[in-house]
Amino acid sequence: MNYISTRGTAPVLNFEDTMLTGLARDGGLYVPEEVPVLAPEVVEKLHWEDYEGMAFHVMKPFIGDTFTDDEFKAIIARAYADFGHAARAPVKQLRHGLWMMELFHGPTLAFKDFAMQLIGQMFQAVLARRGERITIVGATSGDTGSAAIEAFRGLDNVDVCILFPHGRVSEVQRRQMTTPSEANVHALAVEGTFDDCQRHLKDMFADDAFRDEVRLAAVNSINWARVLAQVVYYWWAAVALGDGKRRMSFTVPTGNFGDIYAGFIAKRMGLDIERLVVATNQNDILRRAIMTGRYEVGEVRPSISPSMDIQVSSNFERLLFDALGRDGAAVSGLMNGLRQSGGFTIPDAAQDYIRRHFDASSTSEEQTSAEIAESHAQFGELVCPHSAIGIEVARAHQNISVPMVALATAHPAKFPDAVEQATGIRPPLPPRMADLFDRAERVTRVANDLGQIQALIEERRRK
Ligand SMILES: Cc1ncc(COP(=O)(O)O)c(C=O)c1O
Ligand SMILES: N[C@@H](CCOP(=O)(O)O)C(=O)O
Repeated sequence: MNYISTRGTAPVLNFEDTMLTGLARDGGLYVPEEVPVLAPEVVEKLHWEDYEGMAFHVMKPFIGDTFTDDEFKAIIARAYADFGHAARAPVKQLRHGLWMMELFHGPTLAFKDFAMQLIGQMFQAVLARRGERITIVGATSGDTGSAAIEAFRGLDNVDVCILFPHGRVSEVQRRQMTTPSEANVHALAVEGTFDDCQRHLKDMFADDAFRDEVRLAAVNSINWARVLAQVVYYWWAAVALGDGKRRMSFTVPTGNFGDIYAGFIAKRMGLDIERLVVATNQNDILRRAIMTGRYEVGEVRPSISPSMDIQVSSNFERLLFDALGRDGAAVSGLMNGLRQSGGFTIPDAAQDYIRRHFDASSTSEEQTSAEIAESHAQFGELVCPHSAIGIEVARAHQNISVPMVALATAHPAKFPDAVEQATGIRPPLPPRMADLFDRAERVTRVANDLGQIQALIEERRRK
């Protein structure tokens, strides 16, 4: 399986190099040259598999000869061993026709663990084989950073530097990033927004000298391996509810568009998905882009769902590539427009392509809060604000003849203030992190300036 860049001019790579490279040298994102359709006899087998077995069958066509089957099975087993639920991603019915898939039973209590625990294991295997070391730089609005630190802490051949927007993540998220004491973990609080952090990260990849010197690696969803690992749970839900043969729809709380794009890949692999519904908070650039065709960056407005306080949504570029007939030059043109004028208009045919597969709605702060209360009152579920946005939008898009699955992307205890305000109940942290508030924090505050951030990374990483 080969991977190509969405901008069309970077080298074609195999899976292993795609994972190590992160962002393509031409600024684009890697995507598979073609998406493999899962053979009916493989789909038939999925029924009998646990989560790990399903992960093996779903991801195997994408990884080429990077790992033998036995190596890959062992990697998957290690990745999910520390999850706090035997089903890994339990699918619960909320009401007639509406289900919620809980993706927050991993070690850092958000869906990011599904991919991050896996790529942590894959990176370790590949780096050990090659005898190489890397510097991971990640941009986070809260969850990717903690998941990355958990997956890579303590490794000799990896430094992990996480940029998060100062004052714009929840206290639990911040402490998850600032309390690990391992010398290879570097939490950097940037005086800016998540979009600033993500822009600096992409600019570091565009700086070839820096990139090569520190051996820069990415664990955000710009890395294809992150998206791939997230494809698995769409199959998991579909097999749980209909043997992988029944048509269904998914509603996904969305920010950087990685999670829902993974659902789109599952669809292209043959999963019978009717609608993929983008659910956003008041930072609704994706809803506007999908409904009007105009992608226009605005001010980020802090919300009670801070992980989704995002304007520039990196994986949307992967969808645009497909929607534009896989024309890298056309994607480059739109991305240049974004850099220069903060927006672009999606050509009509591409808009039609996108609307054939995706719907989109946003919720206000008041609606999100009301849905947290309603989910508790009606279904007996305490949900985090991001998951509440998914459930609220799923209700609105439900077509009773097609099961709708809303993705619950984080544990309520990561956002206790919003949950308590809506329900009067403060969700406790699970026992394994009950002492989070007693641990000492270690964090460096840094100006919203690429040069200063790069200098800090150069200084801190172990040579
Ligand atoms: C809890 C939570 N929900 C939803 C999202 C949005 O996911 P994506 O960025 O893949 O669209 C994020 C961040 O990415 C998140 O941390
Ligand atoms: N919400 C995310 C933002 C980064 O998303 P990613 O999927 O590209 O890593 C976060 O929690 O950091």
